[in-house]
Amino acid sequence: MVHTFVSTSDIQREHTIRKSREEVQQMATQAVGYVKDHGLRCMFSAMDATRTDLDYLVAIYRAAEEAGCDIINVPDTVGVMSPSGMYNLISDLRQEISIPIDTHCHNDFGLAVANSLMAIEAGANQAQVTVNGLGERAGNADLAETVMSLKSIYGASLNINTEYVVETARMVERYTTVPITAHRPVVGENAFAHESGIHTHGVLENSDTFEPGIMTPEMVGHTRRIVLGKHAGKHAVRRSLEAANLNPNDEQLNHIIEKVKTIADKGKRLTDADLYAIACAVMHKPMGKPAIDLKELSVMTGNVTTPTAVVKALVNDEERVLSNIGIGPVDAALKAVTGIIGEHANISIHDFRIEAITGGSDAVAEVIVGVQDENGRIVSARSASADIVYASVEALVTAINMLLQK
Ligand SMILES: CC(C)C(=O)C(=O)O
Repeated sequence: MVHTFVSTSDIQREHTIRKSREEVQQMATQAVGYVKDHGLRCMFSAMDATRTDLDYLVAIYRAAEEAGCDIINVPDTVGVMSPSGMYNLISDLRQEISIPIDTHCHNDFGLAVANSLMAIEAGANQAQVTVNGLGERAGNADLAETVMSLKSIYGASLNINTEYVVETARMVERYTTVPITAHRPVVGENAFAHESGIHTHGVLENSDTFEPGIMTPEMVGHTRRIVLGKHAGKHAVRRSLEAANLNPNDEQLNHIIEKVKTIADKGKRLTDADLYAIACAVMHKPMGKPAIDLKELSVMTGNVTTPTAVVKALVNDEERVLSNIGIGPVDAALKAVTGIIGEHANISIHDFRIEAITGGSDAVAEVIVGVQDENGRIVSARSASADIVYASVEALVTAINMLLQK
């Protein structure tokens, strides 16, 4: 399909292309005619439609339809529509135009998804969306939010494998380096995370108590998480410890929770490894013998060298050495570690983040790694070091050891 467009609002016509309404209409029909003469499908957009005089907008869309256009697009170019305004506009256009209607909503006021949904309610046939809402300025209607609203709230049947929504968002995040905020709907890290006592208690009994229910983490390829933070409640802490075969009595549990809250109050993210270490200390329980005892790590990298890492470790008391290559030294080192665990190789890295704690080239990096086994059990651990590769490997080894002990 060829998508052709021209500015139709007075502000854009007069200050960008400097054409009269008549000239713009002629340009539109000529462009549509040209596309159709070449045997192609054609979409026509009146750019800045939502700030265009309604009678003129109807006239230009009608002219495009008469020129053979297959579908018209209604862009809210600067994101100024209200949801009810969008509903009314599309309803009006629906009366005048018989070909399908598409929308293109920008997010300047955070209304792009709401406006797209209202357009569809009013009779639009499709909506343009972008992965992670990326687009000019504040972006466009987000794919995950629009798709999941249509599917779960409106009950629409869509030809979309929604279980790849999170994976797609994360892939685009990696390629574009535009981070997804933690609280972003559907795909954000916290979209299915629960922290406060009341919420976690409810969710542990029945996840629908504090989740939409009509949209589950499984539907979008996400995972439900219980966060142990400053609002942590007894149920969540006890459940996490029980999963690691730690059964504190009530007094010990209160003590553990106190310590968890003290750490979280300082703004620290508590990993599973932190929790187990606290619990073992409070319960005077020795931490189990780790399955992996890292002995040596060496890494080679550079602009003419394929990043390579060699890891030597005792795995259940047996000495193993393994090297691997990666796209960078951290990647190579983590691959070498995950390779060295051999029979436990069904453990994969679920989450990896590096945070520089201090500034400067001698910054201490804090790394948090989450690992997952084939049963979906996830354990996270942290490490901090001035050597980013070492911190990554140490956090990974701790997380794997904890998971194996679980
Ligand atoms: C060309 C149209 C669809 C556009 O990108 C906009 O108006 O934002």
